[in-house]
This record gives sequence, structure tokens and C-alpha cells, in this order.
Amino acid sequence: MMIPVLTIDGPSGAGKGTVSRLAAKKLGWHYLDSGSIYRALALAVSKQGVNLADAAAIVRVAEAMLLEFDCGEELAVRLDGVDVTAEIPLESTGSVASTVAAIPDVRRVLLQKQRDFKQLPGLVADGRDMGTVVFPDASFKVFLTASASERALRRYKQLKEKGIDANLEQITNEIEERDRRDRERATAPLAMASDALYLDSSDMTIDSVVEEILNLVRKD
Ligand SMILES: Nc1ncnc2c1ncn2[C@@H]1O[C@H](COP(=O)(O)OP(=O)(O)OP(=O)(O)O)[C@@H](O)[C@H]1O
Ligand SMILES: Nc1ccn([C@@H]2O[C@H](COP(=O)(O)O)[C@@H](O)[C@H]2O)c(=O)n1
Repeated sequence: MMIPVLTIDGPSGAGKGTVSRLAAKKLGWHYLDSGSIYRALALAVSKQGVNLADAAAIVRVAEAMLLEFDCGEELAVRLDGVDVTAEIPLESTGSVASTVAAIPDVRRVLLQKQRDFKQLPGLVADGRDMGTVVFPDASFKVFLTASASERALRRYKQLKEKGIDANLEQITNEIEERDRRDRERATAPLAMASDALYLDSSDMTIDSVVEEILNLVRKD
């Protein structure tokens, strides 16, 4: 039986996670936050003191890590039996994630873990290569973006709301650097699939973005 997949790719802070979770809830579909898998690997690598230049050691950590994942209303992540949910959203975690995510064998090891989320009645998957590499045959694809300044401001407010100390200038530099790494890597770079709907959410509310995405699914 055909399982429908809606992919939402784009740069950091574009709103992918927020709108994917809401769209999945409205559709009654599963949700995959693929960035959290790379973030969990980043935490595992950091906790084990692995050198970020040692690609083979990082791949071994990716193969061995035990990940328990709940992408429901609130994300909950257990890594090797330990709750690491609070460390997942930190920009420092995202920065290491984008370094380990550039290693081709890491992406190979994590590919099937992501594809396993494709289950009935359907899946909303957010990330950087959902529509291009992980689910190239997805029924619906969106590339969600926003201006760099808007994305930095959103991330700043998000961290502040979580009670995490944040500096707007630092966040701006960090996400620009992360996006550059994600766009320029050789394997599965951040790129829009040729058959994706392009959405710039800079001047859109969260609800209007969700509505536009749901219209894409409903008109099928
Ligand atoms: N259209 C919007 N207007 C205003 N704020 C938004 C909009 N979309 C998302 N946000 C807010 O921006 C913040 C970042 O959103 P979110 O975490 O969903 O981005 P993301 O694209 O998943 O980022 P990342 O890839 O780095 O995880 C959240 O606080 C969210 O509420
Ligand atoms: N499909 C994906 C998803 C994420 N990444 C990398 O992980 C970093 C963190 O992702 P967030 O969505 O949680 O911000 C991101 O910067 C990417 O480097 C990826 O490569 N592929």
C-alpha cells in the first residue's frame, strides 16, 4: 500500500519543525524531526570526547548509539538510555550536528533509521534532504525558507523562551555558518528538490504556512 509522505526541507530557523508538527497533527500522520537524529549523534560524539576530525570514530558512534525518539507534541530524546531532550535545541549542539552530518558514511548509517518512520497512515518529515535523498518519491514536497535576519530572530526568541541564554549577533553568525556548511557539503546538501513547492515564510504567520502546506496535500 502507498504510504503518503510530505517532506519539508529548508535552512535553520525557517519554521520547519513547528509547521511539520502542526501539519502532522492535523493530518493524523507521523512526524520525523530528522535534525534531532543528527543532534543526538552530535551529543553522543561530544559526550564520548571523540575528535571531530576523526570521521571513522564518528561513524562508529553513529552505528552504536541507541536512540529512543518521541516526535509527538513535545520532542523527547533518550540517548543510550539517558534523557538528552534539554540539550537537543542548543545552538552548540546544532553546530556539531552540521559537522558530523557532512560525513558521507554517517548519512549512510542514519538513512534507514529515517526511512523506518514511513508508516501508515502517512509521514511528515522535516530536515535538509528529506525530499532529495531520504524520500525522493514523496507525494508532497515543500522547501520552506525565510530571510536570514528573520530566522536568526526566531531562533533567538525561541531560545529565550526556553530560558536559554542567547545573543542575537552570535546566533546570527552561528546559523549563517551552519547553513553555509549544510549547503556546501558534497553529500546530500541542503537544496530544494526540483518538484518542491517554494515557500518564503518571512512575512507569514505560522498558521498561514500550515494552511498553505495542507492545501497542497488536500488538492491531491
Ligand atoms: N511563520 C513564522 N512566523 C513567526 N515565527 C515562526 C514562524 N515559523 C516558525 N516560527 C518560530 O521560529 C522558531 C524556529 O522554528 P523551528 O524550530 O520550527 O525552525 P526549524 O526550521 O525547524 O529550525 P531548525 O532546522 O534549526 O531546527 C520557533 O520558535 C517557531 O515558533
Ligand atoms: N535531514 C537533515 C537534518 C539535519 N541535518 C543536519 O543537522 C543539523 C541540525 O538540524 P536541525 O534541523 O535540528 O537544525 C543541520 O544543521 C544539518 O547539518 C542534516 O544534515 N540533514
